[in-house]
Order: sequence, then structure tokens, then C-alpha cells
Amino acid sequence: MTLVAGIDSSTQSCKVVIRDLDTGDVVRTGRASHPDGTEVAPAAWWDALRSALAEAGGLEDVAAVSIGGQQHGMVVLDADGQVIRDALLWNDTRSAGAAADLIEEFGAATLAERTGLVPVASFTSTKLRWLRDAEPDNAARVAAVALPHDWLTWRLRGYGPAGESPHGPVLEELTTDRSDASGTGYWSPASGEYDRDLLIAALGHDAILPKVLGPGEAAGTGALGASSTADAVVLGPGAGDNAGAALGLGAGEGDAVVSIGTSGTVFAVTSTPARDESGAVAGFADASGEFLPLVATLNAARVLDAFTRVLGVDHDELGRLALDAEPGAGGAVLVPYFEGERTPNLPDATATLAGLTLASTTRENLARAAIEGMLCALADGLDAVRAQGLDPQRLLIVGGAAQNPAVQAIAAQVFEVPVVIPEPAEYVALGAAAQAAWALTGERPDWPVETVATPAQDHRPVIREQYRAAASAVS
Ligand SMILES: Nc1ncnc2c1ncn2[C@@H]1O[C@H](COP(=O)(O)OP(=O)(O)O)[C@@H](O)[C@H]1O
Ligand SMILES: O=C(CO)[C@@H](O)[C@H](O)COP(=O)(O)O
Repeated sequence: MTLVAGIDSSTQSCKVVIRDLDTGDVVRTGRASHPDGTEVAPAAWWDALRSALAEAGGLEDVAAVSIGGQQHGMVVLDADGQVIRDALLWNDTRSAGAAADLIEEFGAATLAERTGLVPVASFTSTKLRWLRDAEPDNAARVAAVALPHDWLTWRLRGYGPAGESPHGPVLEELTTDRSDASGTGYWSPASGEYDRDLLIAALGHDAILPKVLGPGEAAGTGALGASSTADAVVLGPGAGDNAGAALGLGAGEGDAVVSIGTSGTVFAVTSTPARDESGAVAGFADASGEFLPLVATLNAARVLDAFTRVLGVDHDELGRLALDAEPGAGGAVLVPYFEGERTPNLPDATATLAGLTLASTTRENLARAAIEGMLCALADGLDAVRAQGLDPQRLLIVGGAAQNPAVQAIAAQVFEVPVVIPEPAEYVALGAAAQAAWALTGERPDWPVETVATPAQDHRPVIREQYRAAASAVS
């Protein structure tokens, strides 16, 4: 049996799946947690990756591996391959002012035209501009800029600081892929080229950037640990996590995907690059050679985590409580901007619970308001994706919180597009495994994806109507 591995180095954890190349069946898995916070030492991802791989039985008998990862994180390296400072993650909002500065200098329309993106604090270019202004000594030392999956792929291929890696700090060996390059703010999905002037405008000087690999293109071979057999592992190009999920799901025309993890995202695979001057839709590239217009929110699964703590229940009970309340939660509305928000661009916002009366303030209504508020923000995202000319006929919902039956049922009340729940699985890691297979064989595999639920459409306009009113009052 030939085995291929996929890795998802996501915000909260690192997940590994090992699949049978012929059938796509998952034969082994592993997982390890990441530290909390929006600023993380990349070494923690490397440690988690090695733990998760060990839990999955290692790479000794694996022919190829590829790494999907959280997008946009700023990994800055000096000329010796040392990480200069902790990585700022996609959900770190300190670079909101830098985003505004870049828009003022270049104009939103020009940036959307050149990169597919209008800067918000999530994107790498804004983090580099923040570094230039807030930590000029660190900025001056930057010899190369990478993203989380780029850096991990480099480490897995045996590169890194001298003394900590077999091949040493060869910065020119850094690689990335189209999907992750498209989240930097200095790469053009339309031309497939870096925009060096924008990099220099952000960081203050030029730097080595990872070579952008195409779908199915190998990054090289792996050299994890001392094992000689591991040297034979082929490394796929890797991907941003949302593009990895699209690949793992086999999402195609007529599909939109909603992912409810730390971030909430709505995206679709399409043959035309998106350009949204309002900045709501990011015009990313995907991992199959197409494009991936995407809307992201900062507040998704952790909104529900917060309400489990407030109500003193687990996720199952939170869901039961929510389903015991009526649609609209008796008028209680959560606008869930706990971490600030990215879409809409309100980096300093906080969450608001509106519409409470003595009668509506029940545990059931609070649980439902949490789920409704989180989903309404994503429904606004779906509207923005549709405004780019896409017409999805079904909505595939994945990510940690998609496993909650109340999230599934309430999604069918919030979204006007029919909802489909694929079987619970780590789709980013599964997509990365598909990349590994593609790099190994030269062909994209066609592995099946099972559906476990298709909740009957039960659209309840009241939910979004009252959310719209509450959200417009706080923005
Ligand atoms: N049954 C559930 N109901 C609601 N949320 C859940 C459930 N199971 C897991 N989660 C939440 O999903 C999140 C993890 O999802 P995941 O997609 O792995 O996130 P990420 O990729 O951002 O690390 C956690 O916040 C976790 O508490
Ligand atoms: O910023 C984005 C997409 O633009 C996020 O989707 C990150 O890529 C993190 O994803 P998760 O770890 O929440 O899956």
C-alpha cells in the first residue's frame, strides 16, 4: 500500500492524516495543540508538527507529504535563517493602522487590481509595515519573509538555522504555493508574480521571498529526523488552509464552502480572479490552478466556546439549549465582534448582546443567539461572494463547529442556499494529502467525500433581519 500524508498547521492545533494513495482511506491520524495567542513562536508549530507526526506513526512508510496551514502569518528570518521575532498571526489586529496607511498611499482600487486584496490587519504586508514602523531594528534584519506553511515545509526539507538542521539556512530554498502567496498582499493572482514594489513599500527594503510552486509541483524531498528512509519523502507544495479544504472537499462549480474554525470563512472555487474594491472579498488563488474568492471573519468557533463557558455547559448541551429556543431567540441578538472584526473591517470593535428583555434572557435564547450571530456574519460573507458573480447551489459546511447539530440546523434557517454537511473530517489535512499524492504521481487524485446530513431548508428571515439591525447599530 502506498501512503501519503497531509498536515494542517492551523491556528489552534496541528493535525496529520495519512491516506492510502489508491482509495483515499485514512489509515492513521495525529494531533498536537498550538499555544494560544495571536503572536506565536514558529518553533511551537515545528514541535507540534513533529508530535502530531509521531502520534500518526511517523513518515517512515510514507511516500509523500504536504502541509496546509493558517494563512498570512508573518515569519521573518535573518540571514542565518533564525526567526527574528514571534510570528504575528492572521487574527492579530495591531497592524490595522498599517493597513490604513497602505490604502492611503496606494488606493484601495490600485491594491485590489495589483494583488486582489484591499489591506486589512490580517494580511502579511500590513504586518511587515507594522514591523517597519514599530520595530525598525527587527525590520532591518529581515532577509526573508515566509508564511507558516512555507517555513514548516522548509524545515521539513531539512533547512533551518545552522546547527538545528541538516542542510542549514539556505533562504533561496524557501517555497510557497499560489494560494498562500495570494494572501500576502505583495503577489498578484492574475499575473502569478510577486509585486516587489509593494513588498519594499511595506517592509522598507527588499527580501527573499519563497518560490511560488504550481499545483502538483514538488517542493523537494523531506529529511525529518535522522532516518535515511525519510529522505525519500516527497514534499508537495502546501497550501493556505482554506484552499487546502477546497481541495480536500473536491469543491467545484456550484459549491460554496463555509468553514467554522477559529476563523469563519466563506469561499468558492472559480476560474476568474476576484477584485473587490470594498475589501470584503479577498481575491485569493486556490490550490488547483483556479481562484478562491473568500470572506473571513475573526469570530467563529470561539464564539461558541465562550458561550459554553458562560453557560457552564459543553458543546452538545449548548446545541440542545439553542434548539429548545425559537428562531430569532426571542429578539436576543449577538453581534459577535469579540476579537474586533475583519469583515466588516472593525479591528477595535467588541461584541454586543442586544435585544434582551426579562422574558428573552433565558439560557436557551442566549445559546441560540450565539449560534445565530456567528452564522449571520457568515451569511453576510456569502452575500459578498455572490456579489462577485458566483451563484452557489449548495453550501458545504466544515470545521470544528460544523459538527454541532444545532449549528447544522440553524444554518438551514439562516442561509438561503441548501446546506450540505460532509462527514466530519480534517479537510485541510485531507486536501494537503491530495497535494502530496498529486506531487508524487503527477495526477490530482479523485477521492470520494461522504455527506452525512442535508438539513431540510427552513429559511427564517427574522434571524438575519434582526441581526442586520443590531450590527448596523454597532458599526
Ligand atoms: N461540537 C462542537 N460544537 C461547537 N464547536 C466545536 C465543536 N467541536 C469543536 N468545536 C470547536 O471548533 C474549534 C476547532 O475547530 P478547527 O476547525 O479545528 O479550528 P482551527 O482550524 O482554526 O484550529 C474549537 O474552537 C472547538 O472548541
Ligand atoms: O485568515 C484566514 C483566511 O484569510 C484564516 O482562515 C486563517 O487561514 C486561519 O484559519 P483557521 O486556523 O481558523 O482554519
